[in-house]
Amino acid sequence: MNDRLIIRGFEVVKEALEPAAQAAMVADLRDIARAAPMRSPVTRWGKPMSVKMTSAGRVGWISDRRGYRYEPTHPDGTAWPAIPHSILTLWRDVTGLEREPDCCLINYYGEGARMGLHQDKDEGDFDWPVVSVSLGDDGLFRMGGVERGGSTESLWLQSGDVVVMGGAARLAYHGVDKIRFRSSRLLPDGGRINITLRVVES
Ligand SMILES: O=C(O)CCC(=O)C(=O)O
Ligand SMILES: [Fe+2]
Repeated sequence: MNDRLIIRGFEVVKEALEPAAQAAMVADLRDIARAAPMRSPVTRWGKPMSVKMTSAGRVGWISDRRGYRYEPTHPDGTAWPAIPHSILTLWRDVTGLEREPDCCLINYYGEGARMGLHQDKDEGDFDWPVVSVSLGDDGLFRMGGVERGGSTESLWLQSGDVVVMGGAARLAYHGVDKIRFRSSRLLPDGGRINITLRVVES
């Protein structure tokens, strides 16, 4: 694993995945999206999100008019696919933890998609880190502190980069301002995939 860069408590591992490992992970993610199709969620206020999402694992993250939460099934009623070994191995390599994540949330950013500043706080125990993996196009990742409205710092994440949000950064605000559409050739139709691995229940 490459050196870790620490920015405001966020641990950034540049080029954690080499190109062949990125391609293998994308193939695994395509299998997941076939079994549990990507959807464009709405917020509880009914505003459509610009990313498309699906999940793997024991539970998946859902947003709809009832709010944000984890659910044991896809909105179509089927169980979420298992988290692939390629992804569990990366989790273990990066965190050194025996405990496996319960959820692998998969976000797809097409041209113009973004994700507003938010905290990941729908999980039951914030002692476990969240691990985020970037695949495909570059994404401008914004990192803040635990208070809304504080100062932030941004970094372009590239395909194969991993970010660990643990410790003080576990509840820090973060978001993706924009992507550089077609900056990578990993996905034939362009776009960026981000996966986040979360322990949901302690
Ligand atoms: O796309 C990213 O890099 C971050 C995604 C994220 O923050 C989330 O899914 O909660
Ligand atoms: Fe997040």
